[in-house]
Amino acid sequence: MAREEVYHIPVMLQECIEALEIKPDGVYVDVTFGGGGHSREIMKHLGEHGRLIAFDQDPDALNNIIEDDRFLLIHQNFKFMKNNLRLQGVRQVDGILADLGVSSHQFDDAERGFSIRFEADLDMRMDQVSDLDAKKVLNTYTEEDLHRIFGMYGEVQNARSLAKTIVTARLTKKIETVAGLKEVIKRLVPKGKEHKYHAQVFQALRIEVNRELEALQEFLMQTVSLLKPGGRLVVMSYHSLEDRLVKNFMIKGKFRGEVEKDFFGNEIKPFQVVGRKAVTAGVKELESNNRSRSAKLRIAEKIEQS
Ligand SMILES: C[S@@+](CC[C@H](N)C(=O)[O-])C[C@H]1O[C@@H](n2cnc3c(N)ncnc32)[C@H](O)[C@@H]1O
Repeated sequence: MAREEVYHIPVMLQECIEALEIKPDGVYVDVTFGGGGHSREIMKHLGEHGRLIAFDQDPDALNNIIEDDRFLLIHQNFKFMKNNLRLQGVRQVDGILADLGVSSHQFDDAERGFSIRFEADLDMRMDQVSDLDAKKVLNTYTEEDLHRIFGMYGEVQNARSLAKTIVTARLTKKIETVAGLKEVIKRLVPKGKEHKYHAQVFQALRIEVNRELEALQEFLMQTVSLLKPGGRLVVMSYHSLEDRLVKNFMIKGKFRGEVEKDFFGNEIKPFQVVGRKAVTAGVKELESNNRSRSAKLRIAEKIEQS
């Protein structure tokens, strides 16, 4: 099997491609390259003059590069998308795809510390040169910050007690490994819901370590000026916090509050939402790919005047 086939099975591949409405000569951006499953399919729809520029902040994704003159992979956080495209002489594009979160490869690589299944160092960085990892969060953040992170990013029920337990435990011993963290928090885990609880705690840490919600907001804001009128924004998210940001942004052009109106009361918004609600995976895909279960795909089209 080719490396990219085991690296990550692309979720809702056909749905994403249809949503992009690819023009053979268009310029497209895939900001979450990963194993390149979506990128490879986009390339199949491009003609001689089409272009695809992809981003990934994980150096490991560079091993999956597509050898093609029409393709470029940039090793950067997608929050720097606009400046990097400008450096490549690209000011406007026909479509942007984001498939958020981590790849199966990142989850399955025990040493990266993303998964509760393996004993490993608590790392969780997608970008391995960043100086913030999960150990640093657990051992240096204040009790208030830990409480906020577990409550907001993990929706952990007993976030306050969890934060207190961690801060108390680290006075005697640093929390450095997956097993170490599980041991410290074991009294707080609801019986019969161990997996869910651990998954929520890990999700919260991962979001904080990678500053995922900040990066998503910065990225979304850049899509407004980058997309040509009629250009498509296609975003797939895997948890409600991300999906809420994407949904609000596509409907209102902002993350909170009401849609802006002009002097005459006309709504000023950059996008027209495509489809009544988020697209989810079909029965067949749900059966064959576990990761597709929580995926929500949202599509918007850039409106002419903005
Ligand atoms: C769900 S995977 C994408 C899988 C890809 N669509 C495929 O078919 O293989 C998400 C990828 O996006 C990358 N990523 C996540 N957040 C990022 C960010 N802020 N900037 C750049 N890359 C990011 C991760 O490193 C990971 O490789």
